[in-house]
Amino acid sequence: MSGSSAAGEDIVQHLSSNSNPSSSKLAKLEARMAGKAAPVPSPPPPHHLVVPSAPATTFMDQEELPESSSSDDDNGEEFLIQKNILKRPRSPDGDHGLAVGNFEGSANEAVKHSEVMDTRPSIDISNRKKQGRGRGRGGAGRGRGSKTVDQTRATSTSSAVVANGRHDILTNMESRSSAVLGNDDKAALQEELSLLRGKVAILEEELSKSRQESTEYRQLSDRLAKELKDLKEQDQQKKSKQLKVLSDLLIAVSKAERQEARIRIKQESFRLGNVGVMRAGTVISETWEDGQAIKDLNSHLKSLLETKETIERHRKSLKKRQSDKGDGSDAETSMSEEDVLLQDEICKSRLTSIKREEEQYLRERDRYELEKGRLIREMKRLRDEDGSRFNNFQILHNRYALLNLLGKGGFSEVYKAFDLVEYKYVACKLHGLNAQWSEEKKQSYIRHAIREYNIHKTLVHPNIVRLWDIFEIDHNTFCTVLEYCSGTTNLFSQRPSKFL
Ligand SMILES: Nc1ncnc2c1ncn2[C@@H]1O[C@H](COP(=O)(O)OP(=O)(O)OP(=O)(O)O)[C@@H](O)[C@H]1O
Repeated sequence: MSGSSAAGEDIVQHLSSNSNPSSSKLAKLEARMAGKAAPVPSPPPPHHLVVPSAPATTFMDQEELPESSSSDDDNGEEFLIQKNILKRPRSPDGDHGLAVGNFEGSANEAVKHSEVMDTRPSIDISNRKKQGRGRGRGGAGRGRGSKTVDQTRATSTSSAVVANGRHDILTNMESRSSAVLGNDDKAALQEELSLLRGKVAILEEELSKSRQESTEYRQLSDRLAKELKDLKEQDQQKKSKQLKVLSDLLIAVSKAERQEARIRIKQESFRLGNVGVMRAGTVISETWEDGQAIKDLNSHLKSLLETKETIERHRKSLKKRQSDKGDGSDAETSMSEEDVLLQDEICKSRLTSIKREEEQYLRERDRYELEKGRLIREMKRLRDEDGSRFNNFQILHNRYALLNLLGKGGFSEVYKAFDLVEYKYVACKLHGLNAQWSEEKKQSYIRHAIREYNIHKTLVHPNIVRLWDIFEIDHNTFCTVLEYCSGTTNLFSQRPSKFL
């Protein structure tokens, strides 16, 4: 306590000795406050009058008093009460209260707590003014944020007063004394302060709203992210389901096609012919046996040929009879010339019709031969398909669903396939290297295939199949993916195949 009162005296001395313009005002105000304490309107004694009962309180109020005290002399007390009422609603700040409380305790124990609270704006203002002076005019040209920061700084300055003791208090008081400004400035600052408080309250409200909104948005975004993830998973599941359904369908269709192809082969074999096994001693060989339709056709042709020969023979005999009649050797049995001519005409016309019929049969036989050739190729295809290691509807490269065999080349098998990414039919050419080949031969084959691939992929022409892709299947097999040419699998398709 003694330390605190000493501090109060120091403050007073300091204020008394302060030579800046505000100190004269301060003295004036002190005088006025002294008058308030003792209603006798005698001029207040200079320095020592500050010492009595409530100098600190007076001093605190002095800061908040209007600068032109001469006009307020009459109602100074009323003004002070008003000030207290105005400032009381402010929310108490522990740091401020503590800082000022220490000071006031040292100056006057009788100062009430409410008055201590009243002093806070003064500290705020003095700090603000001090800071304002340091950087130019306080609120002018600075944003809300900086004002709020100013307030914070003021608070921290007050805290520093407590922390650093007497010297800090003096410094603070010094700054406050130098911060005594005119009425207008003070009123403006008050106004600004209340404005800022209002703004701070609004900002705090907005901030809490924003925080709440941000929490809501974060929750919403989390929920949306989860929903998105679920949707993606669902989408993925749906896609894999779709692919499964699609490949199942494709497989079912391919199986049906395979079955249909075999049934048709049987029917056509009966009509056009089949491969039979011939055994000659120990040697077993395959021979072609014509089908019923070709057999019938051949027998028709044979009978036509026989008929033709008969007619030809008859014509010859007619001509012979005619020549015999001219010799007179067999006059009674000989036919009249007219009859011979008539018979010859009949033979000629029959021969012409037989020739026409024969030509028709021959054309039909050519057609049968063509069908027979296709049948033989289809039979070979089915046999190759049955013997292929890729005939079990594999999915290559996670993309190409192998279906039915289209054909077999020198070193390759070509499968019809469905591209599960591009959703289109393609032809997968599976190049198989002979396992018996030397490594050198294999490398040579691969080199040639890659060269072919590099040339082929650059070719774009309506009459050239496009080459889409190439990938390795295993050490001895790789695949090139080609544009699919339809019509190659349908054995009896009306459309001519470019491969036939
Ligand atoms: N793009 C395609 N679309 C439909 N079918 C095809 C396609 N490519 C090939 N084929 C079928 O595969 C069969 C064999 O193919 P290709 O003629 O290319 O083999 P190759 O050239 O003899 O083989 P290799 O290159 O191994 O010597 C053809 O006869 C044809 O039926």
